[in-house]
Amino acid sequence: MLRIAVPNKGSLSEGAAGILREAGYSQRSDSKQLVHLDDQNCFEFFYLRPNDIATYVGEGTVDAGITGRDMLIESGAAADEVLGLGFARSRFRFAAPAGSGLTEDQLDGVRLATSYPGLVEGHLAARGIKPRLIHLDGAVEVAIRLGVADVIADVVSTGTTLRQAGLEVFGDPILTSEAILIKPAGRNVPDGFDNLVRRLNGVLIARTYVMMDYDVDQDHLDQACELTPGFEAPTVSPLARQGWFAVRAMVRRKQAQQVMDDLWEAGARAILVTDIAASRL
Ligand SMILES: Nc1ncnc2c1ncn2[C@@H]1O[C@H](COP(=O)(O)OP(=O)(O)OP(=O)(O)O)[C@@H](O)[C@H]1O
Ligand SMILES: O=P(O)(O)OC[C@H]1O[C@H](OP(=O)(O)OP(=O)(O)O)[C@H](O)[C@@H]1O
Ligand SMILES: [Mg+2]
Repeated sequence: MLRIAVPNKGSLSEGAAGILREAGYSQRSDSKQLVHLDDQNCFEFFYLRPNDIATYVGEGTVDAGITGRDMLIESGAAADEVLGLGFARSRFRFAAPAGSGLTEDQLDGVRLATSYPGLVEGHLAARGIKPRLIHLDGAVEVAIRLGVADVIADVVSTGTTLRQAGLEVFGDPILTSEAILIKPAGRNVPDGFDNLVRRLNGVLIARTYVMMDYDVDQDHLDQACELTPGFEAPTVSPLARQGWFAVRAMVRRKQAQQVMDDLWEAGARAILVTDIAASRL
């Protein structure tokens, strides 16, 4: 039985349950449920507070967990990142009132509010800077207006919250974060773990790529194949019509429309795109 920690609320929870479901694991049906047994896969899922997940994994009381990269670093837990999962993407950034003109090296002794004091302290200490950290649980953007801090360091996704608070980022991003799969550091992985990683990778591939099929004649085959190299190489099969070929390759979903335009220009026809439901590469 593999024990997996899953965030029970916040930005990570829906994405985590979604990717696990897509990977073929059953998930809880009620958001109050704290444990769910998937007896078909022999997996036990524990729905824990996002902030606590790295601690449980670091202690080895669960075999793996889903958390944010920023949260793992903040926790200081003895857990390793195994795989980026591509959701809950954010940047961790400094911000101050718009037009402040502040730079990172002016933060010595400055009142800095954040929910991630360990992450900020570590980042600035490496540069010999020591701010006066104010640890808040959330809604950090309002701390400056309420007079408890001069600058903040917080999670930024669309930037809407910052803008609405009249704040502006400054300095380079401290960290680029996303949901990640973690495991206890320095331990042999238990049976079934590699399969979990393969399944999750399969979902990520299916989300990132589409399958592209088209027909092309001999004269334009090489040029078309260059546009769709696939992973190893495209599959090229002869058509019943002399001198024509059917080509099949995986293409990045985001680039599919551009590749279709380029293929058309290169003489390909009957260009079709289909979703990949699941994969093992
Ligand atoms: N608005 C957002 N967009 C994308 N990712 C986010 C956003 N807010 C937080 N995250 C990321 O989600 C992860 C979990 O953060 P957290 O649990 O604080 O989520 P939350 O939605 O802020 O929850 P809470 O409602 O408890 O504050 C972190 O890795 C963080 O970087
Ligand atoms: O750049 P944006 O798209 O506006 O998103 C970023 C905001 O989202 C999160 O806040 P959340 O709603 O979780 O509230 P919190 O501050 O209480 O955690 C995060 O802490 C930022 O405040
Ligand atoms: Mg939050």
